[in-house]
Amino acid sequence: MQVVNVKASCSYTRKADACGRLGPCRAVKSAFSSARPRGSWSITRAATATRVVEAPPKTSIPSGGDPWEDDKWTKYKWTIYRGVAYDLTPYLDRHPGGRWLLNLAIGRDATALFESYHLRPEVAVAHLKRLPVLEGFPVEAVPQAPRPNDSDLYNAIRQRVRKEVFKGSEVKGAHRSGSEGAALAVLSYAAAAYALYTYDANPLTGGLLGLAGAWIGLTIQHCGNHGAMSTNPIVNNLLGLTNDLAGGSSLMWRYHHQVSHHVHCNDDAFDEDVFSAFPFLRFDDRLPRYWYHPYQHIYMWILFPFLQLVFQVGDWKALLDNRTVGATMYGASEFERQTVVAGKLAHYTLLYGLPAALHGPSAMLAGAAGYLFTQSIVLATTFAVSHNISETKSLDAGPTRDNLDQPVAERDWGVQQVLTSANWGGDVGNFFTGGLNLQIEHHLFPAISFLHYPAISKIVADECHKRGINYAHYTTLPEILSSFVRFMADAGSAPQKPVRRDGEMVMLSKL
Ligand code: HEM
Repeated sequence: MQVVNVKASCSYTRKADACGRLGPCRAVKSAFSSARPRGSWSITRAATATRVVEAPPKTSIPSGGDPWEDDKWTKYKWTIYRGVAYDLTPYLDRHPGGRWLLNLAIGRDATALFESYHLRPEVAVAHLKRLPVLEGFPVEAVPQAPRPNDSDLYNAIRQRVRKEVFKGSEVKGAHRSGSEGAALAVLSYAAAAYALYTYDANPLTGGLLGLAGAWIGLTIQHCGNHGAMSTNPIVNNLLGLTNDLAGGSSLMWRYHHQVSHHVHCNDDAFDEDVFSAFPFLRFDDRLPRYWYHPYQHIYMWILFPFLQLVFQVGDWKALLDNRTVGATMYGASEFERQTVVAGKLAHYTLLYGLPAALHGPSAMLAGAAGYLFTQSIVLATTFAVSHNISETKSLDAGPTRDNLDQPVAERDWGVQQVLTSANWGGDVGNFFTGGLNLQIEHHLFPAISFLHYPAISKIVADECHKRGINYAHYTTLPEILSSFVRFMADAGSAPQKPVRRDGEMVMLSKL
């Protein structure tokens, strides 16, 4: 293994994007060709000496022009599927999954989104092939997304899911049906908790409302924004917008969660869940280690209750920058951007304004604190356990590390989703977490209603078993929680490891 010495430029990282722009800054460019998200750290190849790279060996603007800057291309709503650029303009208002989901494909290689969202890919491909192809488009300037349909594992699982679980009824949208009752339960509980909160704002009623906020976050907004809660895209969109009422932003969430996290699960360069908490928390031993990280498994419990407040800052910043930490929002419409502002105002009015007017500022603050802390801690822990245990982010050499060490375009995407996710519990956990306890199935089929995950999990486990692929399943939440705490302790203490980029081993370093 050769270790070489490079210090990359921050100008490059300012424009790079998960599955989007390659960041072809004309002044100074990086020496590695994988796109990197904007973050607070840069790449330093583990070095005996360090040098600044000024030559742009692999990222120069191709002769076809700059797809994100040149009028020739920006006049189109372009996307790339398997090396071919298409103009989505004529399809925007005709997409059966809704325009708001199709927007995610604009300005990037959308192959992974496309192949992981359509249970009948042959139908979606037939529609795609009827769209205008952009001849002469500089496809090589756009980072290649993973290609789920190249995964033997994924194809085998999907085929069996269609045959054994849906038995052809996916034609009628059966895969997006079934969770209406769960949506009603969540909304009813949220309405009752809010009535109680406005009647008497205190830490207890705030905490009960916080549970509603977390349940919305895990279930109806999550599945709605994935297009999985209903056969009607408008219903999905509306359920997705409950994210805004609960204190998040459905628009930011779609880019952060769907474009960055889902497509690139646990990739240190593209999955913003890996690095967005850095330097406070070190979720990966490929990030630099600071003196306080060995204690992170203790102090993280003091940080987690503030997660919701961190969302507030992040959402406003993303709106101003037109990008989340890991993904640029090339396709976000003006209307979608306006819903962010409207949603924030509605949330602030409901959580702070109305109770302050009814009961005074002190009661409001006590109640709101109960809400924020409860919602944050439930969300932080349920999210974190799914991808941060030794099986899903191994600190030592092994299949997970081998998979992630491969270039994005060459990785087996199906295997990556299985190896980097972990399950816990059964049907009860499934109901209360909107299927997020069956994280492996959720990552393989984000657009399938979560009530089908228990049936799908049997097929996934079987196919993994046949191929000798590890399928991580914990019986209970406390079990996976303690594994998560152990992982955080280990990741906080582990020496920094280099990552592989273009065949070379490189170290990430703070700017
Ligand atoms: C890029 C071009 C795209 C085309 C041509 C396209 C086409 C289609 C078609 C034909 C369907 C109906 C499928 C069926 O009846 O089986 C559909 C459904 C759907 N699409 Fe797309 N789609 C595109 C991109 C996307 C993207 C980027 C997403 C998500 C981020 C997405 C999410 C969905 C969802 C959730 C459904 C409903 C689920 C389903 O029917 O399987 N689509 N799309």
